[in-house]
Amino acid sequence: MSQKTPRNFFKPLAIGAPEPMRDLPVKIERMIHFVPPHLDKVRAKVPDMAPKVDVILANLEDAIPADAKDAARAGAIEMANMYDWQGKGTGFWSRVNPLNSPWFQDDVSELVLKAGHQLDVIMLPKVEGPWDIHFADQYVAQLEAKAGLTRPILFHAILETAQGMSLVEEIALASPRMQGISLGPADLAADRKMKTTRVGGGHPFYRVLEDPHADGSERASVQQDLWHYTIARMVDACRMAGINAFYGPFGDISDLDACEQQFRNAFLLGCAGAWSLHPNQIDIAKRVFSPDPDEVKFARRILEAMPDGTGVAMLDGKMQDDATWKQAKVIADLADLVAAKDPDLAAAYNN
Ligand SMILES: C[C@H](C(=O)SCCNC(=O)CCNC(=O)[C@H](O)C(C)(C)COP(=O)(O)OP(=O)(O)OC[C@H]1O[C@@H](n2cnc3c(N)ncnc32)[C@H](O)[C@@H]1OP(=O)(O)O)[C@@H](O)C(=O)O
Ligand SMILES: [Mg+2]
Repeated sequence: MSQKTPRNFFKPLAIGAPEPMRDLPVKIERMIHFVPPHLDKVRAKVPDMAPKVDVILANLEDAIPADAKDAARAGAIEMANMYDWQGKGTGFWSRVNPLNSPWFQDDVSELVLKAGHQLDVIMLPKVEGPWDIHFADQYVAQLEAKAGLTRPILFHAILETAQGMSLVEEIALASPRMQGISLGPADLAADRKMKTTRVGGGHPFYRVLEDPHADGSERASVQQDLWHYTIARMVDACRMAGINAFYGPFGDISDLDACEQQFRNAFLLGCAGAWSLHPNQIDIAKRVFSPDPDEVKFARRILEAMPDGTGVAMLDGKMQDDATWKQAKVIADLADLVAAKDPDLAAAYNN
């Protein structure tokens, strides 16, 4: 497989384009909140919502009707100017239409040329392989040069095709712009020919049955996680590339408990955040993707017990060593980031 040399990997792909980042900005992105930019009533909520979430995403793709794509794009550009995104620290992202769609070129060119100074991340849907990232990378570099941007716009890929799944490691490594990858459970289920119409979560048919009983009594069965392999492989690909993995949408808006469980599974498997499709999912993501106060306190005890991160210690009957020190560091560092943005959790972590 042809690879760029390490030195060329970080070269701008257009004369005048900003230098690609060698280190990603360290941010909390517990929820990526989707906004339909063409709906005036929802778009008007952005200035009020922005301080309460980690990321606002102007969605131009699925869920935006074909005859509203131009209005959504114009709404996204309006959203870029509705809040001081770079100054106040809430991420401003946009999900553009697929690279083979009639809307991709206008989405990307108008966003970069008219909103590039405020835009942090372009979310690329239905990514099939590293070639999609390479194409978008150079195209955006040309536009950044034309717009005179001084900070590169990052990419976030959605893992939602079978081919993309089989190449997820190469996608994660395809550009210095890569900031993260989200699972897209609906498109991926369709492409895999999974027999479910649900958007994330479990399915009552996906179970394991215990062995038959001698007395013929009913055999217990337990529902299993449809997404375990997919999320775990996505996490490995992302962490190998030094980027973050995210759980995507949970479509059953009315089932808050199942949404929380799906988010919690993703958090425990290493995901940094999830999409919130509706206001009632924002606090769930905030609660789940912020480390638990008791876990934070225990993690800080591990770090205190082994100041240089080596050796062995016993805490509450549990063996701690170099490896658990690293696990504790993940939780403690995340807690520091969350505490800087969330005074309630800062108090919970320090009382
Ligand atoms: C499948 C994967 C995807 O593509 S997921 C991403 C695409 N889908 C979306 O972006 C959906 C975004 N959400 C919505 O459009 C709406 O939430 C809804 C249509 C699901 C429900 O809207 P509605 O019926 O209006 O809900 P409520 O009446 O309960 O609304 C109460 C209140 O909240 C306001 N509202 C609704 N949604 C939002 C929002 N996203 N942000 C801010 N405010 C919102 C609504 O206007 C009401 O306000 P009011 O009280 O002032 O009237 C795919 O990629 C894959 O998996 O492959
Ligand atoms: Mg999708």
